[in-house]
Amino acid sequence: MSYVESVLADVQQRYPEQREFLQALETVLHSITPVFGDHPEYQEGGVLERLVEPERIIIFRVPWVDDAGNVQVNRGFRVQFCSALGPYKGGLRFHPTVNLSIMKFLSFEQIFKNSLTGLQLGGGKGGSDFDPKGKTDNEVMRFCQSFMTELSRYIGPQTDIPAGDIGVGAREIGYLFGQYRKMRNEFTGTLTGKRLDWGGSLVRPEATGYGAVYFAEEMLQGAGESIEGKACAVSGSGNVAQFTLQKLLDLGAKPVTLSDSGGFIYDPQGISRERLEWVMELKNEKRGRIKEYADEFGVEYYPGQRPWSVPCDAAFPCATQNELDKDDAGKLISQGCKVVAEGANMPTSTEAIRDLIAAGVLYGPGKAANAGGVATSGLEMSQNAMHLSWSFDEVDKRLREIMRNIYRATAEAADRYNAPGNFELGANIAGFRKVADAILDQGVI
Ligand SMILES: NC(=O)C1=CN([C@@H]2O[C@H](COP(=O)(O)OP(=O)(O)OC[C@H]3O[C@@H](n4cnc5c(N)ncnc54)[C@H](OP(=O)(O)O)[C@@H]3O)[C@@H](O)[C@H]2O)C=CC1
Ligand SMILES: O=C(O)CCC(=O)C(=O)O
Repeated sequence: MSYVESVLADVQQRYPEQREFLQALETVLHSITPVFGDHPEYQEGGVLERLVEPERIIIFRVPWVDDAGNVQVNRGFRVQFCSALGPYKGGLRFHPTVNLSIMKFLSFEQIFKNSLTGLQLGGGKGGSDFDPKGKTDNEVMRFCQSFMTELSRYIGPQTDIPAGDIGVGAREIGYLFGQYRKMRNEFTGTLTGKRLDWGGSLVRPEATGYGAVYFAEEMLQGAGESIEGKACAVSGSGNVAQFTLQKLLDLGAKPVTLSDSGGFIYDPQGISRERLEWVMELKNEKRGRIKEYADEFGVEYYPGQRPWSVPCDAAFPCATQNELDKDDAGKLISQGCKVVAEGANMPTSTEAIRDLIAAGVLYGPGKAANAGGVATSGLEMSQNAMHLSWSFDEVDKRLREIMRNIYRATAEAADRYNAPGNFELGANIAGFRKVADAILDQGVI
């Protein structure tokens, strides 16, 4: 058994129930296996054994009172996985499916994603099994306050800087920031994704979606093509999906689908800017369902289905993990889909990734393609530390540059390890090398 296989087997034996974490771990370890041939010092220094175990996991009770006066209790998490490259950084997810396995997979992925950004950011992630859907603003506020009362003990501008993820947008970040400020009596950049007036950065709301399209454009340009004129299937209809659509429209592409957990809509003429604005109001203010788009604009709604069966040249999974499986990959390949860029974290199953790459589809893994969000959070932290704000164009220019650098680092690592065009392998290796070197440099701690 090789070194990598023995570390993997040990984790599998210790945490057999952590399905999503093991899925993420297996993918990364499989990709980085060739690196250990060139770098025996990683094995000698026990880098992998240290990297697969989080530095710290905090699990806590979150009691709150609903509008009817009943006491509710949820579970809160923060997985502080690795701080070798900087303070822990990663979002908070509020969704009923949240559990330790999902927190660990997201936090583990964040280590390599943050490394790829080139910024000084460690990897962390957190959240709760609280479901904001159907809750009033006051209920969400009371939940956020209780969550932050406990979390505030473990975070800080030099320690751990949370942000948003599924179910955590500007409203939740506001309530979390307010409570952090009160508990710690400090106004610092300890959360990112803040509103502009109180410390946020221009482009942070747009950054993950814009970055995913920039990354897709880089992959296409590398193959002598462009996103312009391409029909694009997009899943989700939240933050990442909305701004993926906006950038696709800016670059002359034709987005044709959106989805939520109820199903997807297909608008074969292309979702226009006006219709996208309507979706933003539906989702961000009225908190409605995507089915209402079909009712409003007279297009087809497919309940309980995912959008990968429609004719498309490009696919942007922007909802959640494991939302694109082997069958879906087969459909995309048979329609001639050229590029899959992941706005979401681990949306594509392991078998589907294998099939896409084998079929020559340009596959941009989330840790590279959706790194624009956390990178712009890093830019928000820089602006907070300097007590100034950059213009929209300045931040967007930096985001564009960071995405280009991630593409280059990823493509170069893939070439170097004899797998040209395999951006999955390239992203895992390029992300891992920096973290591994930092772990060795800093001694056994
Ligand atoms: N926000 C960010 O900056 C970043 C986000 N990501 C990733 O992007 C993805 C989307 O996040 P974001 O847009 O912020 O979250 P939002 O909460 O804004 O939107 C999530 C969207 O995904 C859908 N969704 C969630 N869970 C499921 C499910 N189990 N099945 C089908 N659809 C589902 C939601 O539908 P419904 O409303 O019905 O639940 C909603 O349309 C996540 O994977 C996240 O980790 C990655 C990098 C940064
Ligand atoms: O902006 C951030 O810090 C976190 C973004 C995030 O959670 C992610 O990249 O998955």
